[in-house]
Amino acid sequence: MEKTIALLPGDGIGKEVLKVTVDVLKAIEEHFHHQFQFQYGLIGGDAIDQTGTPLPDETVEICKNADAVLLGAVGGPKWDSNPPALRPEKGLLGIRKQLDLYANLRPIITFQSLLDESALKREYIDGVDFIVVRELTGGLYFGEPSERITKDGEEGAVDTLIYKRSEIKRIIVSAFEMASKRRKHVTSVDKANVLETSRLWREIAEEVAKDYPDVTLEHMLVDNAAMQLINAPKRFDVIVTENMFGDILSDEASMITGSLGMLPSASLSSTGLHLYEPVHGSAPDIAGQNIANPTAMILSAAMMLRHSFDLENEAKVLEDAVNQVLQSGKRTADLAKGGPSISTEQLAEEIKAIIAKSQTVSK
Ligand SMILES: NC(=O)c1ccc[n+]([C@@H]2O[C@H](COP(=O)([O-])OP(=O)(O)OC[C@H]3O[C@@H](n4cnc5c(N)ncnc54)[C@H](O)[C@@H]3O)[C@@H](O)[C@H]2O)c1
Ligand SMILES: CC(C)[C@H](C(=O)O)[C@@H](O)C(=O)O
Ligand SMILES: [Mg+2]
Repeated sequence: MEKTIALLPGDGIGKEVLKVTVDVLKAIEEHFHHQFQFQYGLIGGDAIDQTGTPLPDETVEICKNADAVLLGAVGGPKWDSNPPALRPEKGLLGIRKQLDLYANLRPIITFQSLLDESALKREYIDGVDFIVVRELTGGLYFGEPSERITKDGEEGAVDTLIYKRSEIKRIIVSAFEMASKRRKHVTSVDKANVLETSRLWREIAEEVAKDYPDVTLEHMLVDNAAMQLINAPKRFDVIVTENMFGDILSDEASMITGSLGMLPSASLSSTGLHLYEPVHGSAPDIAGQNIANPTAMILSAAMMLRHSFDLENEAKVLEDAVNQVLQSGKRTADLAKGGPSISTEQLAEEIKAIIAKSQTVSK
Protein backbone atom coordinates (compact mmCIF):
# COMPACT_ATOMS: atom_id res chain seq x y z
CA MET A 1 0.00 0.00 0.00
CA GLU A 2 1.28 3.48 -0.89
CA LYS A 3 0.43 6.29 1.52
CA THR A 4 1.64 9.81 2.20
CA ILE A 5 1.85 10.75 5.86
CA ALA A 6 2.25 14.38 6.94
CA LEU A 7 4.48 14.67 10.01
CA LEU A 8 4.18 17.70 12.29
CA PRO A 9 6.67 17.16 15.14
CA GLY A 10 6.10 20.51 16.91
CA ASP A 11 8.01 21.24 20.11
CA GLY A 12 9.62 19.61 23.12
CA ILE A 13 8.97 15.88 23.43
CA GLY A 14 6.66 16.16 20.40
CA LYS A 15 9.80 15.96 18.26
CA GLU A 16 11.24 13.06 20.25
CA VAL A 17 8.16 10.85 20.28
CA LEU A 18 7.37 11.51 16.62
CA LYS A 19 10.92 10.71 15.56
CA VAL A 20 10.85 7.23 17.09
CA THR A 21 7.30 6.65 15.86
CA VAL A 22 8.50 7.23 12.29
CA ASP A 23 11.20 4.61 12.91
CA VAL A 24 8.53 2.20 14.10
CA LEU A 25 6.38 2.96 11.05
CA LYS A 26 9.39 2.31 8.83
CA ALA A 27 9.67 -1.10 10.48
CA ILE A 28 5.98 -1.74 9.68
CA GLU A 29 6.55 -0.48 6.13
CA GLU A 30 9.47 -2.82 5.58
CA HIS A 31 7.95 -5.85 7.26
CA PHE A 32 4.59 -5.63 5.51
CA HIS A 33 5.91 -4.29 2.17
CA HIS A 34 4.11 -0.96 2.19
CA GLN A 35 5.38 2.37 0.90
CA PHE A 36 4.98 5.29 3.24
CA GLN A 37 6.04 8.75 2.03
CA PHE A 38 6.80 11.08 4.91
CA GLN A 39 6.33 14.86 4.46
CA TYR A 40 7.45 17.14 7.28
CA GLY A 41 5.66 20.37 8.23
CA LEU A 42 6.32 23.07 10.81
CA ILE A 43 3.85 23.84 13.58
CA GLY A 44 3.85 25.53 16.98
CA GLY A 45 6.87 27.22 18.54
CA ASP A 46 9.17 25.69 15.99
CA ALA A 47 7.14 27.27 13.20
CA ILE A 48 7.09 30.65 14.99
CA ASP A 49 10.88 30.59 15.28
CA GLN A 50 11.41 29.65 11.64
CA THR A 51 8.59 31.49 9.87
CA GLY A 52 7.02 33.95 12.32
CA THR A 53 3.68 32.12 12.46
CA PRO A 54 2.52 29.03 14.41
CA LEU A 55 0.80 27.52 11.37
CA PRO A 56 2.41 28.35 8.00
CA ASP A 57 0.19 27.91 4.92
CA GLU A 58 2.73 25.42 3.61
CA THR A 59 2.02 23.13 6.58
CA VAL A 60 -1.70 23.16 5.85
CA GLU A 61 -0.94 22.32 2.20
CA ILE A 62 1.33 19.42 3.21
CA CYS A 63 -1.48 18.06 5.38
CA LYS A 64 -4.14 18.49 2.71
CA ASN A 65 -1.99 16.63 0.19
CA ALA A 66 -1.41 13.71 2.58
CA ASP A 67 -3.49 10.63 3.38
CA ALA A 68 -3.17 11.19 7.13
CA VAL A 69 -1.41 13.49 9.58
CA LEU A 70 0.69 12.62 12.65
CA LEU A 71 1.30 15.42 15.12
CA GLY A 72 3.69 15.42 18.10
CA ALA A 73 2.88 18.29 20.47
CA VAL A 74 3.30 22.05 20.61
CA GLY A 75 4.16 24.68 23.18
CA GLY A 76 6.73 25.56 25.78
CA PRO A 77 7.91 28.31 28.14
CA LYS A 78 9.98 29.93 25.38
CA TRP A 79 6.75 31.19 23.81
CA ASP A 80 4.66 31.73 26.95
CA SER A 81 5.03 35.50 26.82
CA ASN A 82 4.12 35.70 23.12
CA PRO A 83 0.86 37.52 22.31
CA PRO A 84 -2.20 35.20 21.87
CA ALA A 85 -1.97 35.04 18.08
CA LEU A 86 1.65 33.98 18.32
CA ARG A 87 1.23 31.22 20.88
CA PRO A 88 2.24 27.75 19.64
CA GLU A 89 -1.19 26.45 20.73
CA LYS A 90 -2.76 28.72 18.09
CA GLY A 91 -1.12 26.51 15.45
CA LEU A 92 -2.71 23.41 16.93
CA LEU A 93 -6.16 24.98 17.13
CA GLY A 94 -5.61 26.33 13.60
CA ILE A 95 -4.88 22.95 12.04
CA ARG A 96 -7.83 21.37 13.87
CA LYS A 97 -10.14 24.08 12.52
CA GLN A 98 -8.70 24.17 8.99
CA LEU A 99 -8.96 20.40 8.59
CA ASP A 100 -12.37 20.40 10.36
CA LEU A 101 -11.20 17.76 12.84
CA TYR A 102 -14.33 17.90 14.94
CA ALA A 103 -14.28 14.46 16.59
CA ASN A 104 -11.37 13.71 18.89
CA LEU A 105 -11.40 10.07 20.01
CA ARG A 106 -9.41 9.35 23.15
CA PRO A 107 -9.57 5.66 24.07
CA ILE A 108 -8.81 4.75 27.69
CA ILE A 109 -7.84 1.10 27.93
CA THR A 110 -5.94 -0.41 30.83
CA PHE A 111 -2.97 -2.65 30.13
CA GLN A 112 -2.83 -5.85 32.22
CA SER A 113 0.86 -5.35 32.89
CA LEU A 114 0.31 -1.81 34.19
CA LEU A 115 -2.49 -2.50 36.67
CA ASP A 116 -0.13 -1.82 39.56
CA GLU A 117 1.32 1.33 38.01
CA SER A 118 -2.04 3.12 38.00
CA ALA A 119 -2.94 5.69 40.62
CA LEU A 120 -6.09 3.63 41.22
CA LYS A 121 -6.59 0.24 42.86
CA ARG A 122 -6.21 -2.79 40.62
CA GLU A 123 -9.76 -4.05 41.08
CA TYR A 124 -11.19 -0.65 40.06
CA ILE A 125 -9.35 -0.52 36.76
CA ASP A 126 -8.89 -4.10 35.57
CA GLY A 127 -10.96 -4.20 32.36
CA VAL A 128 -11.47 -0.48 31.90
CA ASP A 129 -12.22 0.16 28.23
CA PHE A 130 -13.98 3.38 27.32
CA ILE A 131 -13.56 6.17 24.84
CA VAL A 132 -13.86 9.90 25.29
CA VAL A 133 -15.41 11.53 22.22
CA ARG A 134 -14.34 15.12 22.58
CA GLU A 135 -15.80 17.89 20.40
CA LEU A 136 -12.70 19.59 18.98
CA THR A 137 -13.56 22.57 16.80
CA GLY A 138 -16.07 24.57 18.84
CA GLY A 139 -16.93 25.79 22.32
CA LEU A 140 -14.76 28.03 24.47
CA TYR A 141 -11.67 27.36 22.36
CA PHE A 142 -13.06 29.15 19.33
CA GLY A 143 -15.87 31.42 20.60
CA GLU A 144 -15.65 35.17 19.94
CA PRO A 145 -15.08 37.49 21.68
CA SER A 146 -12.03 36.20 23.53
CA GLU A 147 -10.19 39.27 24.74
CA ARG A 148 -9.40 41.74 27.49
CA ILE A 149 -12.29 44.08 28.31
CA THR A 150 -13.26 46.74 30.78
CA LYS A 151 -16.06 45.70 33.13
CA ASP A 152 -17.54 48.07 35.67
CA GLY A 153 -14.51 50.31 35.19
CA GLU A 154 -12.09 47.45 35.94
CA GLU A 155 -9.83 45.37 33.74
CA GLY A 156 -11.50 42.08 32.86
CA ALA A 157 -11.42 39.37 30.21
CA VAL A 158 -14.02 37.48 28.27
CA ASP A 159 -14.14 34.09 26.56
CA THR A 160 -17.21 32.82 24.78
CA LEU A 161 -18.73 29.37 25.00
CA ILE A 162 -20.77 28.98 21.83
CA TYR A 163 -22.09 26.00 19.89
CA LYS A 164 -24.30 25.70 16.84
CA ARG A 165 -26.94 22.94 16.78
CA SER A 166 -25.17 21.30 13.80
CA GLU A 167 -21.85 21.20 15.68
CA ILE A 168 -23.43 19.47 18.66
CA LYS A 169 -25.45 17.09 16.56
CA ARG A 170 -22.55 15.75 14.49
CA ILE A 171 -20.39 14.92 17.53
CA ILE A 172 -23.28 13.25 19.33
CA VAL A 173 -24.06 11.20 16.23
CA SER A 174 -20.38 10.13 16.13
CA ALA A 175 -20.65 8.98 19.74
CA PHE A 176 -23.83 6.99 19.11
CA GLU A 177 -22.35 5.39 16.00
CA MET A 178 -19.37 4.34 18.05
CA ALA A 179 -21.46 3.07 20.95
CA SER A 180 -23.63 1.01 18.63
CA LYS A 181 -20.49 -0.95 17.66
CA ARG A 182 -19.37 -1.24 21.31
CA ARG A 183 -21.25 -1.83 24.57
CA LYS A 184 -24.15 0.42 23.52
CA HIS A 185 -23.90 2.99 26.26
CA VAL A 186 -23.40 6.73 25.85
CA THR A 187 -22.66 9.07 28.75
CA SER A 188 -23.21 12.64 27.64
CA VAL A 189 -21.28 14.93 29.96
CA ASP A 190 -22.37 18.54 30.42
CA LYS A 191 -23.08 21.27 32.95
CA ALA A 192 -26.79 21.64 32.19
CA ASN A 193 -27.56 22.91 35.69
CA VAL A 194 -25.68 26.12 34.79
CA LEU A 195 -24.91 26.48 31.08
CA GLU A 196 -27.36 27.17 28.25
CA THR A 197 -25.00 25.48 25.77
CA SER A 198 -25.27 22.35 27.93
CA ARG A 199 -29.05 22.49 27.96
CA LEU A 200 -29.04 22.64 24.15
CA TRP A 201 -26.48 19.80 24.16
CA ARG A 202 -28.81 17.67 26.32
CA GLU A 203 -31.82 18.39 24.11
CA ILE A 204 -29.92 17.33 20.99
CA ALA A 205 -28.54 14.22 22.69
CA GLU A 206 -32.15 13.18 23.48
CA GLU A 207 -33.18 13.77 19.86
CA VAL A 208 -30.25 11.78 18.44
CA ALA A 209 -30.89 8.95 20.93
CA LYS A 210 -34.30 8.31 19.31
CA ASP A 211 -32.48 7.09 16.18
CA TYR A 212 -30.49 4.55 18.21
CA PRO A 213 -33.04 2.51 20.18
CA ASP A 214 -30.37 -0.11 21.10
CA VAL A 215 -28.08 2.45 22.72
CA THR A 216 -28.71 3.71 26.25
CA LEU A 217 -28.12 7.40 26.86
CA GLU A 218 -27.34 8.83 30.26
CA HIS A 219 -26.60 12.45 31.10
CA MET A 220 -23.99 13.27 33.69
CA LEU A 221 -22.87 16.61 35.07
CA VAL A 222 -19.18 17.19 34.48
CA ASP A 223 -18.23 17.53 38.16
CA ASN A 224 -19.85 14.19 38.91
CA ALA A 225 -18.17 12.68 35.83
CA ALA A 226 -14.77 13.78 37.13
CA MET A 227 -15.49 11.90 40.34
CA GLN A 228 -16.99 8.80 38.67
CA LEU A 229 -13.86 8.42 36.49
CA ILE A 230 -11.94 7.71 39.67
CA ASN A 231 -14.71 5.98 41.59
CA ALA A 232 -16.08 3.63 38.92
CA PRO A 233 -14.26 3.93 35.58
CA LYS A 234 -15.57 0.56 34.41
CA ARG A 235 -19.12 1.96 34.18
CA PHE A 236 -18.20 3.98 31.06
CA ASP A 237 -18.36 2.88 27.43
CA VAL A 238 -18.57 6.07 25.31
CA ILE A 239 -18.32 9.50 26.92
CA VAL A 240 -19.28 12.39 24.66
CA THR A 241 -18.59 15.94 25.70
CA GLU A 242 -17.72 19.45 24.63
CA ASN A 243 -14.24 20.69 23.88
CA MET A 244 -12.93 21.87 27.23
CA PHE A 245 -14.65 19.26 29.42
CA GLY A 246 -13.16 16.59 27.13
CA ASP A 247 -9.70 18.10 27.42
CA ILE A 248 -9.76 18.02 31.20
CA LEU A 249 -11.50 14.68 31.67
CA SER A 250 -9.16 12.87 29.28
CA ASP A 251 -6.01 14.01 31.11
CA GLU A 252 -7.64 12.86 34.34
CA ALA A 253 -8.57 9.54 32.76
CA SER A 254 -4.99 8.97 31.63
CA MET A 255 -4.06 8.22 35.23
CA ILE A 256 -6.28 5.15 35.12
CA THR A 257 -3.83 3.70 32.59
CA GLY A 258 -0.78 4.75 34.63
CA SER A 259 0.61 7.69 32.67
CA LEU A 260 -0.38 10.52 30.36
CA GLY A 261 2.29 9.08 28.08
CA MET A 262 0.00 6.11 27.34
CA LEU A 263 -2.97 7.91 25.77
CA PRO A 264 -3.30 8.12 21.96
CA SER A 265 -5.95 10.00 20.06
CA ALA A 266 -7.50 10.34 16.63
CA SER A 267 -8.95 13.63 15.44
CA LEU A 268 -11.44 12.82 12.72
CA SER A 269 -13.02 15.01 10.06
CA SER A 270 -15.85 14.41 7.64
CA THR A 271 -13.45 14.91 4.71
CA GLY A 272 -11.65 11.61 5.31
CA LEU A 273 -8.35 13.34 6.14
CA HIS A 274 -7.67 12.60 9.82
CA LEU A 275 -4.98 13.66 12.27
CA TYR A 276 -3.48 11.47 14.99
CA GLU A 277 -1.84 12.94 18.08
CA PRO A 278 -0.97 11.90 21.61
CA VAL A 279 -3.17 13.39 24.35
CA HIS A 280 -0.14 14.79 26.15
CA GLY A 281 1.73 18.03 25.49
CA SER A 282 5.31 18.99 24.79
CA ALA A 283 6.37 18.28 28.41
CA PRO A 284 9.08 20.95 28.72
CA ASP A 285 10.07 19.51 32.11
CA ILE A 286 11.48 16.36 30.50
CA ALA A 287 12.19 17.52 26.93
CA GLY A 288 15.59 16.84 25.40
CA GLN A 289 16.44 13.99 27.78
CA ASN A 290 15.30 10.98 25.71
CA ILE A 291 13.08 9.83 28.60
CA ALA A 292 9.57 10.63 27.33
CA ASN A 293 7.19 7.74 26.93
CA PRO A 294 6.53 7.44 23.16
CA THR A 295 3.66 4.96 23.61
CA ALA A 296 0.88 7.54 23.18
CA MET A 297 2.39 8.63 19.87
CA ILE A 298 3.05 5.08 18.70
CA LEU A 299 -0.49 4.01 19.57
CA SER A 300 -1.77 7.10 17.73
CA ALA A 301 0.09 5.78 14.67
CA ALA A 302 -1.66 2.43 15.21
CA MET A 303 -4.99 4.29 15.19
CA MET A 304 -3.91 5.88 11.90
CA LEU A 305 -3.11 2.48 10.35
CA ARG A 306 -6.54 1.23 11.37
CA HIS A 307 -8.82 4.23 10.73
CA SER A 308 -7.13 5.95 7.80
CA PHE A 309 -5.48 3.05 5.96
CA ASP A 310 -7.70 0.12 6.96
CA LEU A 311 -4.56 -1.81 7.98
CA GLU A 312 -6.15 -3.66 10.88
CA ASN A 313 -3.51 -6.38 11.05
CA GLU A 314 -0.62 -3.90 11.09
CA ALA A 315 -2.38 -1.84 13.78
CA LYS A 316 -2.79 -4.97 15.90
CA VAL A 317 0.85 -5.95 15.41
CA LEU A 318 1.88 -2.52 16.66
CA GLU A 319 -0.48 -2.65 19.66
CA ASP A 320 0.63 -6.20 20.51
CA ALA A 321 4.26 -5.10 20.32
CA VAL A 322 3.58 -2.30 22.83
CA ASN A 323 1.85 -4.82 25.06
CA GLN A 324 4.70 -7.30 24.84
CA VAL A 325 7.28 -4.69 25.82
CA LEU A 326 5.17 -3.71 28.81
CA GLN A 327 4.76 -7.35 29.76
CA SER A 328 8.52 -7.80 29.67
CA GLY A 329 8.68 -5.24 32.51
CA LYS A 330 10.58 -2.63 30.53
CA ARG A 331 9.32 0.83 31.39
CA THR A 332 10.06 4.45 30.55
CA ALA A 333 10.68 6.64 33.60
CA ASP A 334 7.07 7.84 33.93
CA LEU A 335 5.98 4.25 34.65
CA ALA A 336 9.10 2.97 36.42
CA LYS A 337 8.26 4.41 39.86
CA GLY A 338 11.90 5.32 40.45
CA GLY A 339 13.08 1.83 39.42
CA PRO A 340 15.18 0.95 36.36
CA SER A 341 13.90 2.53 33.17
CA ILE A 342 14.59 2.54 29.45
CA SER A 343 14.82 5.55 27.15
CA THR A 344 12.40 6.77 24.49
CA GLU A 345 14.64 5.33 21.79
CA GLN A 346 15.19 2.03 23.57
CA LEU A 347 11.45 1.49 23.91
CA ALA A 348 11.02 2.08 20.18
CA GLU A 349 13.89 -0.34 19.44
CA GLU A 350 12.15 -3.03 21.52
CA ILE A 351 8.94 -2.48 19.58
CA LYS A 352 10.76 -2.62 16.24
CA ALA A 353 12.40 -5.90 17.18
CA ILE A 354 9.01 -7.44 17.94
CA ILE A 355 7.53 -6.15 14.67
CA ALA A 356 10.40 -7.72 12.75
CA LYS A 357 9.49 -11.12 14.24
CA SER A 358 5.74 -10.78 13.73
CA GLN A 359 3.74 -12.79 11.25
CA THR A 360 3.09 -11.12 7.92
CA VAL A 361 -0.53 -11.50 6.92
CA SER A 362 -1.19 -10.33 3.40
CA LYS A 363 -4.46 -8.54 2.82
N1 LIG B 1 -1.53 18.43 21.89
C1 LIG B 1 -0.61 19.29 22.28
O1 LIG B 1 0.21 19.73 21.49
C2 LIG B 1 -0.57 19.72 23.71
C3 LIG B 1 -1.29 19.05 24.70
C4 LIG B 1 -1.17 19.48 26.02
C5 LIG B 1 -0.33 20.54 26.34
N2 LIG B 1 0.35 21.16 25.35
C6 LIG B 1 1.33 22.22 25.63
O2 LIG B 1 2.47 21.59 26.20
C7 LIG B 1 3.11 22.50 27.09
C8 LIG B 1 3.30 21.82 28.44
O3 LIG B 1 2.02 21.60 29.03
P1 LIG B 1 1.79 20.78 30.38
O4 LIG B 1 3.08 20.63 31.09
O5 LIG B 1 0.63 21.36 31.05
O6 LIG B 1 1.27 19.35 29.85
P2 LIG B 1 2.09 18.11 29.29
O7 LIG B 1 1.11 17.12 28.81
O8 LIG B 1 3.11 18.54 28.32
O9 LIG B 1 2.85 17.51 30.58
C9 LIG B 1 2.16 17.25 31.80
C10 LIG B 1 3.02 16.31 32.67
O10 LIG B 1 2.98 15.00 32.11
C11 LIG B 1 4.30 14.57 31.77
N3 LIG B 1 4.24 13.90 30.47
C12 LIG B 1 3.50 14.30 29.41
N4 LIG B 1 3.71 13.49 28.38
C13 LIG B 1 4.60 12.56 28.79
C14 LIG B 1 5.21 11.45 28.14
N5 LIG B 1 4.95 11.12 26.86
N6 LIG B 1 6.11 10.72 28.85
C15 LIG B 1 6.36 11.02 30.12
N7 LIG B 1 5.80 12.05 30.79
C16 LIG B 1 4.94 12.82 30.12
C17 LIG B 1 5.15 15.83 31.71
O11 LIG B 1 6.50 15.53 31.96
C18 LIG B 1 4.49 16.72 32.73
O12 LIG B 1 5.00 16.46 34.01
C19 LIG B 1 2.22 23.75 27.13
O13 LIG B 1 2.78 24.69 26.26
C20 LIG B 1 0.88 23.26 26.63
O14 LIG B 1 0.12 24.27 26.02
C21 LIG B 1 0.27 20.77 24.05
C1 LIG C 1 -2.48 22.59 23.86
C2 LIG C 1 -3.96 22.66 24.01
C3 LIG C 1 -4.52 23.76 23.17
C4 LIG C 1 -4.64 21.31 23.72
C5 LIG C 1 -6.13 21.40 23.97
O1 LIG C 1 -6.57 21.93 25.00
O2 LIG C 1 -6.87 20.94 23.10
C6 LIG C 1 -4.14 20.13 24.52
O3 LIG C 1 -4.33 20.29 25.88
C7 LIG C 1 -4.80 18.85 24.03
O4 LIG C 1 -5.41 18.16 24.82
O5 LIG C 1 -4.65 18.52 22.84
MG1 LIG D 1 -5.14 18.58 26.81
